[in-house]
Amino acid sequence: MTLAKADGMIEDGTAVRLENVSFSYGDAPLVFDVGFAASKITAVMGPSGSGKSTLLNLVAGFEMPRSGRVLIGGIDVSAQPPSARPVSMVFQENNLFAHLSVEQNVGLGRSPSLRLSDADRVLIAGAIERTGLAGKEKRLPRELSGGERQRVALARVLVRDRPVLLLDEPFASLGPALRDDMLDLVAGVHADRPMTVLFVTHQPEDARRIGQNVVFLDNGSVAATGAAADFFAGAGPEVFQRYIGAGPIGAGSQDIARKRT
Ligand SMILES: Nc1ncnc2c1ncn2[C@@H]1O[C@H](COP(=O)(O)OP(=O)(O)OP(=O)(O)O)[C@@H](O)[C@H]1O
Repeated sequence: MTLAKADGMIEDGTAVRLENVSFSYGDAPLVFDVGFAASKITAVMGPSGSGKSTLLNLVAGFEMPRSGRVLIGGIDVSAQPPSARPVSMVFQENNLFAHLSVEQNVGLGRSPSLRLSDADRVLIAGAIERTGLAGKEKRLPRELSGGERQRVALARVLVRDRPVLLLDEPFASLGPALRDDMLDLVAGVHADRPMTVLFVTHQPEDARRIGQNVVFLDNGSVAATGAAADFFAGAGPEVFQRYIGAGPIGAGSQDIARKRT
């Protein structure tokens, strides 16, 4: 089922660009100069501490660049607070309010005060059905499985209807079979509504399953970008092959841009 679009919402995905964005928590600076194609799912990969969550937080506005610009759909959002940015984010856990029911948690995507119109309620019911939660509307988060809680977070993304979706290892704590179900749900939702998705994962098979592009980070900057098919066909850069345990490889693909920063 395709959910009805709310008035005034952006129909298509929107490109995301970090233009020479520098950021630092302390000593070591992180510098990102990279684009994410509109309406595609890009897997953001890299070793622990390479800067994946920081990159997403810069796009969401939870962190502010020291220099450089964050552009969404060509518009400089660097000075905008998170609530003003056309972005939704799903974390590994703690996405839900513990004292609110499934339908209320989803409803927050329409109205932070839960003042909901009849049209909102129709959208919320549609999102709950689309994410396989029909019949569980009145449950509290503690009465759901880990996978169901992440489905609620995805349903809220659907009713928020922002063109950019940031997924920070959302299924990392789920078992492999359940993770595959959730990835298929993300892919299905994306087929209905092609948001620009930045998907942080440590799992190569997850990136391969739904990723169209890959952005690979190493040590606080972008080490390589390209089509997922090239990365997983063995044509990815050596640093990526080493990361996924595939060993050294020969000449790289023309389509993969190596960054020297
Ligand atoms: N709040 C913070 N205060 C200080 N340093 C931080 C903070 N958050 C992250 N860092 C540091 O910034 C760097 C990048 O961290 P980040 O969380 O973005 O990496 P990551 O690639 O998402 O790692 P992981 O895969 O382990 O989640 C790391 O060196 C980390 O220790």
